[in-house]
Amino acid sequence: MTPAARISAAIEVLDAIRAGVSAEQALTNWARRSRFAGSGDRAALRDHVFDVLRRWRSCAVSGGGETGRALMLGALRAQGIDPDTLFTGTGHAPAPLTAAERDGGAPPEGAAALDLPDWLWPRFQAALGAEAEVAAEALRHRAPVMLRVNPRRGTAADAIARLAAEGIVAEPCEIAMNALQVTGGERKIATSSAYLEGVVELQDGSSQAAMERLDVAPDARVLDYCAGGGGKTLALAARAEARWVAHDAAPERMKDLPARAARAGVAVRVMDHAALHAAAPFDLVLCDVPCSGSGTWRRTPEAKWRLTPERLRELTRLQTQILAEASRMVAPGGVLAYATCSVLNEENHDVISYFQCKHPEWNISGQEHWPISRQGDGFFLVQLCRVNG
Ligand SMILES: C[S@@+](CC[C@H](N)C(=O)[O-])C[C@H]1O[C@@H](n2cnc3c(N)ncnc32)[C@H](O)[C@@H]1O
Repeated sequence: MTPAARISAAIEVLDAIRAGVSAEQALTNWARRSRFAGSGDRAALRDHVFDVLRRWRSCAVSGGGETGRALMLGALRAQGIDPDTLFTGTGHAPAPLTAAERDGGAPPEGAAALDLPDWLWPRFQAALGAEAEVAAEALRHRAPVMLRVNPRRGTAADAIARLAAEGIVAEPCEIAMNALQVTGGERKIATSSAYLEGVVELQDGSSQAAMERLDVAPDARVLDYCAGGGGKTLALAARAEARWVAHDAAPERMKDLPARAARAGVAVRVMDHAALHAAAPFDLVLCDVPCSGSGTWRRTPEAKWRLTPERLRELTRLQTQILAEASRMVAPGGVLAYATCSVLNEENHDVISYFQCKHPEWNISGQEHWPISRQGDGFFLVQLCRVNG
């Protein structure tokens, strides 16, 4: 496909997204009816679509509208590309610009230029102060591809060499002990032997760093209460010997965990609610709670535009409830860890303050947040201990 034909395809997919189809589904639908497209075309299309999703608002202002066509016009203008060079109408290129399109559009300002909904910008400022603009800007760009080396399967040097042999370029990063940043061959990771044999896992740098902060004593009983796919359990289990238990209110989310754990060389027991209560208490209970994901929106940009104040309130209610439930399963002298991949106070400090207000027997023993950076997403971690054990 020519560069212009890829722009036509992006316009089609963006129109489907506007009509309510999810980005992943819209891309899959397009690929099914476009068998002529090669993997390079599909990758380029995906990049166009996700670049616009991250910058939807500013693209709409620059492009003069919210149709797929206007959004792509805006995206090209933002990159300093003259749309007339691609909107030629020849072959599979988009139709030439109308006079109105050529004269339309304006430079985005304020929250539009930062690609945040108006209601969220003050919340970013409240949470991040002088760093708010940097964070919003970071969310307008692609996320780094980060790997975690599994020390049970080899050293970082081994992993880098194995990845290189399969055309994947990776280098160590200071954000976490076992973190690698991939700078080439990203699309080969999922089929590489290093990944399939558990030498590396895909995991953001900040999540890795946060898991390094949690002390796990030998033979400790550790519960990952919101385990999902089990990424956090596996990160902890890679560096410590303990008794690992994973739970999630949606057990289907953990369906790949036994296979992933086996691949990583660790044993994790998956438990439902009844089994958990019988097995409690635990020395460490981690609550990696459901959240807005505001620290990760460069990976999931649709979520940035979907979040509403009502949904944020629902999430904070759920976070508060999970923290209270989980606290009842912590052994005397144990640690309750609360984590989100959000940068918003409402989901971080406010949830902890409310919890402490209702449960004054819990003290903060450690607290850290990671900004949205070149090596990691926004992440927040608090550790709580009971007063007097
Ligand atoms: C942020 S995700 C967890 C991601 C996971 N820890 C990882 O590293 O891949 C939050 C998880 O919390 C689960 N969840 C939601 N409500 C819950 C509840 N009341 N109790 C336990 N888990 C819950 C969701 O199903 C979801 O899988």
